[in-house]
Amino acid sequence: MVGVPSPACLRAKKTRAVGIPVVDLSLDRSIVSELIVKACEEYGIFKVMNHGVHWEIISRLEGEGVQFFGKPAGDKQRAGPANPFGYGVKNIGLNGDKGELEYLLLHTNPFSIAERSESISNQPQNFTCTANDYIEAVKELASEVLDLVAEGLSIPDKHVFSRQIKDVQSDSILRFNHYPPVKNQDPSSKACKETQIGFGEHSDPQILTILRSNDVAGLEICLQDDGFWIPVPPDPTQFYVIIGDALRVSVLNHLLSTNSVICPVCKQTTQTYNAVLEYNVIMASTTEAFNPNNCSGGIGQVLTNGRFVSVRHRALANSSRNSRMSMMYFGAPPLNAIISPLPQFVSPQNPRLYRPFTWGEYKKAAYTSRLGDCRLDLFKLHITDDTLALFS
Ligand SMILES: O=C(O)CCC(=O)C(=O)O
Ligand SMILES: [Fe+2]
Repeated sequence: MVGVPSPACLRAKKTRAVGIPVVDLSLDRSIVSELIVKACEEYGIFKVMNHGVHWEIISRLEGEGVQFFGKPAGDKQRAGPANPFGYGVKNIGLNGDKGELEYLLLHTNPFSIAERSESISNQPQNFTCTANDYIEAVKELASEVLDLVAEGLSIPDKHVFSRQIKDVQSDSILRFNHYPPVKNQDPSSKACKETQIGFGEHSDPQILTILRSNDVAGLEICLQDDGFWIPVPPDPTQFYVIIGDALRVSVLNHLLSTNSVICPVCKQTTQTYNAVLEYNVIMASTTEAFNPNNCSGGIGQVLTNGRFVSVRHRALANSSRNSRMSMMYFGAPPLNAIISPLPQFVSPQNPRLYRPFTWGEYKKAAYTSRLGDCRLDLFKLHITDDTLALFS
């Protein structure tokens, strides 16, 4: 398994300003599902407004986080070390990743929350209740987004993704990250900004992440290989949705193997669009078959940039005077769930790109690799020229 320093962690990239898509969930459902699919293709992250999660639920959990991180170090250590659950400082995982943060990682199972709450709070029942309310609310939001993804992709079983995170055995996680102001940081020093990392570059392994932070900046995304980091402006009243690797794999294969799809831009059912669907680029780089003239309305743009991205992101060390705190719900399937295209979508023309794997296997790969490593590569199937010739 991967044991060397991850090149991704060492890469220095420039920053540029780009608007992250915003999706208003109160709009007409068919519009929302289309916007979400487009955002998943082009960014792998989007902000949701009118999300339906009550402010009280958010602010109560934020209050619990502030209270916990405000405790003396010795008291916080009672909830640690993170193995992987519990309280951790600076060390992220067990493979040498470090960042300028402290964190609290919890399994979302209510029994697990109740047990952990004893070492987290002086009023464990309050903590348990607050965390459970928040988890239920963001799980609902995540499920709604996943149903909209399925609808936007014209997948007949619209609960195919949300069912996974609603399962009682779901392996979903709640994480608090606290980035205290980093003192000896000279904000005018470029080198300093590039090396002082709060949470290193990575993609989230789960299905999707619902992220909320206070109003202190720090989160950045990196789109494709253009070498630029894009700041994600904090917005305490809204949530960011981040696409995870597990969804990328499922959708990649769904799309590759559907025989005809409605082009999201021109609304025509088209084989051509399907044949190349830019998602291919992720693994196979086969765009030749696409003819943009067959499709009006800007599909070329979609094809150039569009893919279902499990976006790479990071958090910079906090150069502000105030602390940054983020809360992430990582929606995951049960450990024994198989991450793979549905069998009816696989054919000789559309072979599997990865061997099927369980969420448990993938999680193990994540825990035994560096934060920035591309763990999906470990599951890639190597399709030889001979195999392809059989189908040509
Ligand atoms: O704290 C943040 O803003 C991002 C952290 C993150 O990406 C993660 O915990 O996976
Ligand atoms: Fe993340």
